[in-house]
Amino acid sequence: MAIAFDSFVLTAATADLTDEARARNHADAVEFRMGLSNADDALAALEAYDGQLPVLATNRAAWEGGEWAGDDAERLEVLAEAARIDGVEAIDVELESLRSGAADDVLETAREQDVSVVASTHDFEGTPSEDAMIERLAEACEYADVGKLAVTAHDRSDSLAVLSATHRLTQDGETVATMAMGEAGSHTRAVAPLYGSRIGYAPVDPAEATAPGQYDLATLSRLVSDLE
Ligand SMILES: O=C1C[C@@](O)(C(=O)O)C[C@@H](O)[C@@H]1O
Repeated sequence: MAIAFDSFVLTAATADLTDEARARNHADAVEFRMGLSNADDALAALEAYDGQLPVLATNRAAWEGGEWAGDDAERLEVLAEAARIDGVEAIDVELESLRSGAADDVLETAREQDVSVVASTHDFEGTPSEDAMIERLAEACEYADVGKLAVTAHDRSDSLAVLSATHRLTQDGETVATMAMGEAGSHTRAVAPLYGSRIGYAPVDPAEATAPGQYDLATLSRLVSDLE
């Protein structure tokens, strides 16, 4: 089964799948950050998973701000293994890995297993121009079911540019997920769904945030439903 992403998917981001029980009431899916444990433990946790929420598996490379500092081919093989496990209904693949062809096998496995693919890209320094963001997201959408971009906002104009890029792509019929990291961008996490963003990430426990500026799950759930 694949997560459809045809409407907003509130995703509890965690390195511990047992969080699902606490996330269930608020979230639509769980993002399992595999790289936070070792690969064998992460795959074993997925095999043992018997929660209700579908899993989006992410094995983020260190070069994209993640935890996996080892061999990149191995990282993608582990992700392909994850895509074969029941309960995993989406995987996150870095746009750079899709671009270079390194993720071709993972992509093929995802298609065979009917698992959705989120092509993701981050900017940990700042917010590119609106046109540059649109270009990057449109490229991500060519490879995957969802094109995702997380940038770093330093001020309100950055946040506005992210929302505008989201709106324009959504109007064009693309499926995107966007958010601005950092304090100046926090509100985009609540507002971006109104402009078409299909994924929001939040930790169950505020102390376990997977990115700067995230709201905790209960808060984001409340904000999104109050605004819709
Ligand atoms: O790529 C993303 C987006 C994110 O960085 C965020 O800003 O919410 C959180 C990560 O867990 C996820 O993999």
